[in-house]
Amino acid sequence: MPEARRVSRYYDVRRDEDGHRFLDVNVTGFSLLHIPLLNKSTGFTRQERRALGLEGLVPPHTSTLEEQKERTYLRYLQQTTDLEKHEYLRALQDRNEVLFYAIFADHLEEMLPILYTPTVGEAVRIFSHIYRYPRGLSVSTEDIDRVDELLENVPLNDVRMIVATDSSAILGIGDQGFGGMAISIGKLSLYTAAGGVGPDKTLPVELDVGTDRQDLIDDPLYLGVHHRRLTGPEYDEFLDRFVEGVAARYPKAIIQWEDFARGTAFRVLERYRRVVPSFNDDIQGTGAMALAGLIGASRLKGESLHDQVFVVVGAGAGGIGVASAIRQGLMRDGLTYAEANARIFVVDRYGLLTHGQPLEDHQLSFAKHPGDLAGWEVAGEWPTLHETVVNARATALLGLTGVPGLFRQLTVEAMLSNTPRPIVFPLSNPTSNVEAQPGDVLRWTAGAAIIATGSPFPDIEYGGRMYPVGQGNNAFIFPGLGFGAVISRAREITDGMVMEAALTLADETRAHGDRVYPPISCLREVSMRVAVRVARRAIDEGVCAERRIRNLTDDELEAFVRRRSWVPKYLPLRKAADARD
Ligand SMILES: O=C([O-])CC(=O)C(=O)O
Ligand SMILES: [Mg+2]
Repeated sequence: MPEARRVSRYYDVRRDEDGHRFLDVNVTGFSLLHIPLLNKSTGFTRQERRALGLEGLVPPHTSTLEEQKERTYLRYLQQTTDLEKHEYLRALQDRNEVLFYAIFADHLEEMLPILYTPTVGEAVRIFSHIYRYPRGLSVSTEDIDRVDELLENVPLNDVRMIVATDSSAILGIGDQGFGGMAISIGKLSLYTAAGGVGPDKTLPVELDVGTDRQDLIDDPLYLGVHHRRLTGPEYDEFLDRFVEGVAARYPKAIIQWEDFARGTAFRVLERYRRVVPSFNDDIQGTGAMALAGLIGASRLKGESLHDQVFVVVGAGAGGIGVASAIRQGLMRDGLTYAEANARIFVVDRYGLLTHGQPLEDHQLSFAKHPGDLAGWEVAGEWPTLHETVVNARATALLGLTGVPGLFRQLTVEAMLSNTPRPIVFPLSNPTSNVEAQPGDVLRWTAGAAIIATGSPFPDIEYGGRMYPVGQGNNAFIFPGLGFGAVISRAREITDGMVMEAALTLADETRAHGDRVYPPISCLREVSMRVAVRVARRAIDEGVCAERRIRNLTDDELEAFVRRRSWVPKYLPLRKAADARD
């Protein structure tokens, strides 16, 4: 029998004499029914029930996975609010992961807004009040000194993908303290549903360094540590300990840094991206997603990326990530660094980023010099958003501010003097934080605008025509980027790999006519293609540690990726020699 792959404290994945996989489990009876990665509930066969001590503990009828899906989905439909649906699905995930992913796969488009943005935003806000089951790893200021022991308590032995947040800037809704755990869980469920990373290879992490939200600290039901956030060297020390712990216990793991505030997001990424393979989803994932959409939108206009003039509003992780991705995209088109910069205008709280303002390091390369603005008509000290759009002759406007309603009619209308088809992407999440309602943007521009949002919006009817609103969410990037990195065991996630993800998404969009992003129903297929091309890029750039794929042809690589992608189906369970109840 081939060597077992010991993926969990509770089971090995083995192959039988015919080469079929089964799970060799060392836990039986009632305990087994409470391990969501193993529990089939009513789906255990007669033989399994007998061999594993489950008889009498589950109802007599053995359900097929199809029957279980039907029962569970009907009950799901009876939940009345989106939050109830979210809680229902999360509870299912914590009971029976195969069934959860089987249902999620069947209803991906319907359930994405429930498990992910926007509903996950609600779940984050009230996480301490709806908490039920343990999932993932909580590391706090109380126990960071013993992070190695904490990691040993995680029953998984071969974690490959980690999403870690310090919850300082969740979506567009700011500091959420311990509640950010819901984001790490939600993102990883997409890694499995869209990216094909097995659920037993994923670990959501909440880095609880405190919260600056007094209302949370004062709430006796709040589940995080009740003190203000660590800052400065203490914060860095906390993250160092965490990264060292992960590298020791899970040397093959990739870390996705998620929803770090602007003051730390860039520093954390640069500090660790060469220590452990890691990327920041809000900087790089959002950047790649936006670049792909802008390439698609330019094509719909019959133009190129370098024909556009970009105004990016918001200079945090998302805004600077998007501006950086646009600059890389323009340089790839042949523009020099200076030529690319001259087409990008980043606006933040003081107005257009300009030298003389209090600027953060990551903003500096986008700040304009007063000389750059010769001939501009500006009323105050620094150009406002509206003045920037008018004077720069913007053709593309992107929002990453978290400020609802920030794009005003006057400003969007003004873009029509610069281009017949303005590109308007109000990208902030969740839905309640969007910079403009897509229907308004379409009306203000008499149907001419090319629109995409971060959270899902229904198609809009305007002038007797239906307009799809593209969902420009980093969900089109991170599952494939991460899976490609996992497959190639990338030593580092390079800028080239992130760019490849963006270009793949742009290529995949081309098949969808007048859309700037593919429909969500294509998410899994798009993610597979992103993964294949990211893995290829890792090989080409010499960061691929997975020897088995280095010499594969493109077709062979694609077949390898598809074979390795996890699908929700029950594997037979057998009792291991050392099993205990
Ligand atoms: O989670 C999402 O929908 C996209 C994202 O990373 C964010 O908005 O922070
Ligand atoms: Mg995020």
